[in-house]
Amino acid sequence: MALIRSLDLLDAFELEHRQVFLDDLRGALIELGFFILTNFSQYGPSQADFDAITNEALKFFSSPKNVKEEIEMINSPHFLGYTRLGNEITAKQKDWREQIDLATELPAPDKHLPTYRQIEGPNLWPDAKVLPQFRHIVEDYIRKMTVLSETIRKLVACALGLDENAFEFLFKKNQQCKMKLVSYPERSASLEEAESGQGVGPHRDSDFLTYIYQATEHQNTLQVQSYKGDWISVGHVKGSLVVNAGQTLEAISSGVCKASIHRVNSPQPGSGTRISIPFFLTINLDSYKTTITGFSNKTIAMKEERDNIINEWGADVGFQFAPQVDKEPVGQAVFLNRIKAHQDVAKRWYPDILENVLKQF
Ligand SMILES: O=C(O)CCC(=O)C(=O)O
Ligand SMILES: [Fe+2]
Repeated sequence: MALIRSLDLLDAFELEHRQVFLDDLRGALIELGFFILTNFSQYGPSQADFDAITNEALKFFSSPKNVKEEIEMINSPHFLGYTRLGNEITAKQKDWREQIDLATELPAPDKHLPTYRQIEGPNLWPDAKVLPQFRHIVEDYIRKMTVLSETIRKLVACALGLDENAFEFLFKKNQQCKMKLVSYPERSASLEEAESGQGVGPHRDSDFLTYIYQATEHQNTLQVQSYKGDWISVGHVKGSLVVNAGQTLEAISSGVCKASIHRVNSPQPGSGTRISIPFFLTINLDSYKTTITGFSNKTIAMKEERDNIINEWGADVGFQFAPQVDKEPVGQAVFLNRIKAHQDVAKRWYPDILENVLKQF
């Protein structure tokens, strides 16, 4: 059974450990698309930052219903805001989680821009009288995670045998990054009808790289599917981040990196609510015809070896839109996946597009 590698970021900046770090990073990206990152506080959030954002998440989820419902995502054409339990659909089933989608604060895009640009825009912030620290702590977290993700994407380029700046043209100056605070209730002992045990169903992320902070200590909830088809539980390592590749990285690397399929099982009865905080690094949504070339021979050989294994791979994640950078801007697929996941929001703001999307799966 494949193991999830753990990478210590400090190794990347120590001469005698750097090559091993890069080899491990390449292995992790090509062989599984998932890894655990440790020792990064010098380059990103510290444990105090994680504690602060976790605390805001707990306060948000336990705040009165009306505080959450007045910022429901249905009020946002940018797919930002609160989603109540069971209101998101993955692999054709309801996800048993509630969450708030947040992003780098940006103005609403001009109406004349392509529709997919509407996934950028202003946040719906909870009432500051109820949660006075919330906005400040979220913005600070986004800032620190953005810096960390800039460091990591350069190391990813090096690991694949590219110049460290090979990906930089894909990112805008004020690049929108997204994040979520997510709460997964534990399963009740007598399984209720609404629960299928699906916290979030099997899916691939649409972005470049995702960084998940597992704020509670559940061990067997987040799972990744190996390219041989088995589900591997991602354990909880205190103070670590789980990093995974998304479909945008897969598209711009011509499949060298693959977006791994992952899911979250609802926590077992008695194990309490699971809180997680994923951060999504997206690229300029207008990126088009931007496939990267020049990977090292070692990288290509590993990709080919993996692709032979994938021939036996049989995961069913249902239909997902995948970016096709040679045919259309990357934002198009990212936008259509939002339409598919949040159909109530799509029905209000993009009814014609929703109708078309529903015909495709
Ligand atoms: O909650 C997690 O650990 C992962 C969530 C996830 O995969 C997602 O929201 O895309
Ligand atoms: Fe995901």
